[in-house]
Amino acid sequence: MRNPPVDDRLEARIVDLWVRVTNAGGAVGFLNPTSHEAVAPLARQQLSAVTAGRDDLVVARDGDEVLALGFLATRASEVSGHVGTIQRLQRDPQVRGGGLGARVLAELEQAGWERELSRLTLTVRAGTGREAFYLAHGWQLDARLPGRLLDAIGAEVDELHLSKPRPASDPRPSGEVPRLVDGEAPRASGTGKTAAPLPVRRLDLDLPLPDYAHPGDAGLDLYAAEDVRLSPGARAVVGSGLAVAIPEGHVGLVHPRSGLAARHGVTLVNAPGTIDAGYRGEVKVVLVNLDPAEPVTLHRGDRIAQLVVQSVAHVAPVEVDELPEFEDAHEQTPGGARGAGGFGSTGR
Ligand SMILES: O=c1ccn([C@H]2C[C@H](O)[C@@H](COP(=O)(O)OP(=O)(O)OP(=O)(O)O)O2)c(=O)[nH]1
Repeated sequence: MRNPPVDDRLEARIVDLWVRVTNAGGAVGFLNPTSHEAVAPLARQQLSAVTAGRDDLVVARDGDEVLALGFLATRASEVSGHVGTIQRLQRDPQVRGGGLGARVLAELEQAGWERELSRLTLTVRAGTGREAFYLAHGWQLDARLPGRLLDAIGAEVDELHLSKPRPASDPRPSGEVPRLVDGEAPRASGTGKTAAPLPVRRLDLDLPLPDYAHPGDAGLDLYAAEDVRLSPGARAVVGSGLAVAIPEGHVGLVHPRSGLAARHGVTLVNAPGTIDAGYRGEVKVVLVNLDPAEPVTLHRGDRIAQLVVQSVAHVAPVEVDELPEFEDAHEQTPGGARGAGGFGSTGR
């Protein structure tokens, strides 16, 4: 979520993550080992710039806990005000995979483009391999400054400077339906391949655009636009904060997330929900808690379902007296055609 209200609780969670990331070997401004006392003043300073509206903060949370975060710092300068700097991008060392860091980065970039910045920069400590992550997300290496930083044992290490220019087809200012630049094919982020455009309106500008968590994933993650508490057996219709225009000849299918199902017994009443090509209202997710004993609380910004877009065949029903025989193209069906057999006719 972008720029959540800053209070003592959030600050404490942020400092806590920052200390854990540093002490696990992360390079986010402090030497390993560090302490809450060392990190807290800098965290407070960065958060006050967010509260003042000068900088942006993006956090990924699980309930109250902060799992990943990053800042976008801006400058009030006539000559360098067009450049923003991404700082302190960090992810809980215990949370592997899931593309959390990539999502926080994408949201920070989006914040920069919405501020009409024309270039974003960041620095990384050489030797950590972190630059590979940014290069894979469209950043370029501008410079390597020798000996600018100290590592955990006090030895000088190089500092790498990376930047990303504002893309020609970046997200439009808030509220506008994205329009494709002529001749340019959109890319599904993370896949590196061109993908069919899916026009999306964010009805809730604090929620990220839906994205694939990994290259090759079938479903775009959908986020909850509101908090919801589900008692055992209870259901709720939860907004996703999105409206989409599914291309003609296709359908959007809202599928459950297996993680929520396995961990909490939360699935969809109508799995998969059908989003028709002509539907322009908010995509809603009909959640149900199938756990017999435990209630579950989901928060705004949590991923609650996934949208799979598939092509559909449209057929013209033609009334007949007799249905034609099934013709097995391969003539290999053991036991003949199915006929009227169903509902377990082949055994258990
Ligand atoms: O999980 C879902 C299912 C549906 N819809 C929206 C999109 C869909 O195009 C519309 C209608 O859904 P569906 O055809 O499944 O509902 P219905 O009960 O047949 O309602 P209607 O009479 O409006 O078609 O509601 C959702 O947002 N989420």
